[in-house]
Amino acid sequence: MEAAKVKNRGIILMNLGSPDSTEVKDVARYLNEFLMDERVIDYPWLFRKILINGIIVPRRAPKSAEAYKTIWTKEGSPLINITKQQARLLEAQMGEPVEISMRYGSPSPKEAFDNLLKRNPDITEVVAVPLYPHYAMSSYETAVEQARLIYQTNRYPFKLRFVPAFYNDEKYIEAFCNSIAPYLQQPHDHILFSYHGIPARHLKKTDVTGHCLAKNFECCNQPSIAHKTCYRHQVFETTRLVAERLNLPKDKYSLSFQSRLGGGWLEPFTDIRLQEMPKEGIKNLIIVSPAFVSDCLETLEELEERGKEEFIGAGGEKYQFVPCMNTNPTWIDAIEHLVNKDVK
Ligand SMILES: C=CC1=C(C)c2cc3[nH]c(cc4nc(cc5[nH]c(cc1n2)c(C)c5CCC(=O)O)C(CCC(=O)O)=C4C)c(C)c3C=C
Ligand SMILES: [Fe+2]
Ligand SMILES: [Fe+2]
Repeated sequence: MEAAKVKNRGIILMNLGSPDSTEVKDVARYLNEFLMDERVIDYPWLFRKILINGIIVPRRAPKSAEAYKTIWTKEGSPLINITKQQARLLEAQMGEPVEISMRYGSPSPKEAFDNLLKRNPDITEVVAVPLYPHYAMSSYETAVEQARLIYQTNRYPFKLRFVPAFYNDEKYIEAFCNSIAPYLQQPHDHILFSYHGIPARHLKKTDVTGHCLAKNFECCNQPSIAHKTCYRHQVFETTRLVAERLNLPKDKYSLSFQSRLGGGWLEPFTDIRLQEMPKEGIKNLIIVSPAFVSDCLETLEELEERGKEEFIGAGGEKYQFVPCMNTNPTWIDAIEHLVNKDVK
């Protein structure tokens, strides 16, 4: 049954953001804003500034710009355009105003709040949906804290509510399973669930029990209040729920972490596993990425393009990349469900 339209409510779809263009200067500005975020690179400010401005950005910006060129469309960044399309579809479906905001670059949360107010000056509640299924301080937390600060500083006249990380939500799992199921009809040896990596020490920082790393990740597999903010537990849980729903045999799938930047990140690493798998007899691989709900640089360039080269280069024969849920109708239904969840 469709939920009734809520009067005077606005919705914001929040995502990470992309550079304004693929020019090195725009990519450098974006990387600078991104990596100077203390929830992303969590070193003391001065050390971070020297490292980011002096070493990482000058070296990375030209390479990143080349990578962005391979995925850029005439409308610009795939991540931003897909988020816009999701917003349009959700708005048409729910009959409530939907805006988008990005953590880095534009549009900012302030632009999204202002646009909602312009469209309806009587707005009383805004529901913000961080489009991250899993809680990490470098994704969900930084997006929410930035938007909350902007909301408080500007004293907006409406209530603001954030949708929690939805890694185990039944509609998200259903939508994700629907999006990958057709690909699983093809013959395959194995399915790799590739999640964006994070530094392991970030788990410690978001762990309310203080036990996570000290006990060798024990909390991830045992009932714990730490799960609410434990990225590692949450990605295991998404994988388990998807495998259960699709009846995947235990030896037919595994999990890995991609996009590492520096040492001490969660393992196993996707790029290393892609090179090892053919030697273990896995020649025909399907790769899925449940941490991303919209295709972006990390899926289109890193998994679809580079991942294929790594796997085939190491002796693999067939590599099937599965696109993100993007504008799939069951995913739009799932966003509607997340917005209305817990609304009495
Ligand atoms: C899925 C959630 C994400 C987490 C967690 C995350 C952590 C994280 N990322 C970096 C560094 C980079 N990430 C980059 C791109 C990027 N990251 C995410 C999502 C998460 N990141 C997305 C959706 C994207 C794609 C953006 C796009 O425009 O398409 C980049 C930029 C590109 C590059 O140079 O590789 C960097 C840098 C760190 C350091 C980190 C955790 C500490
Ligand atoms: Fe990232
Ligand atoms: Fe954990």
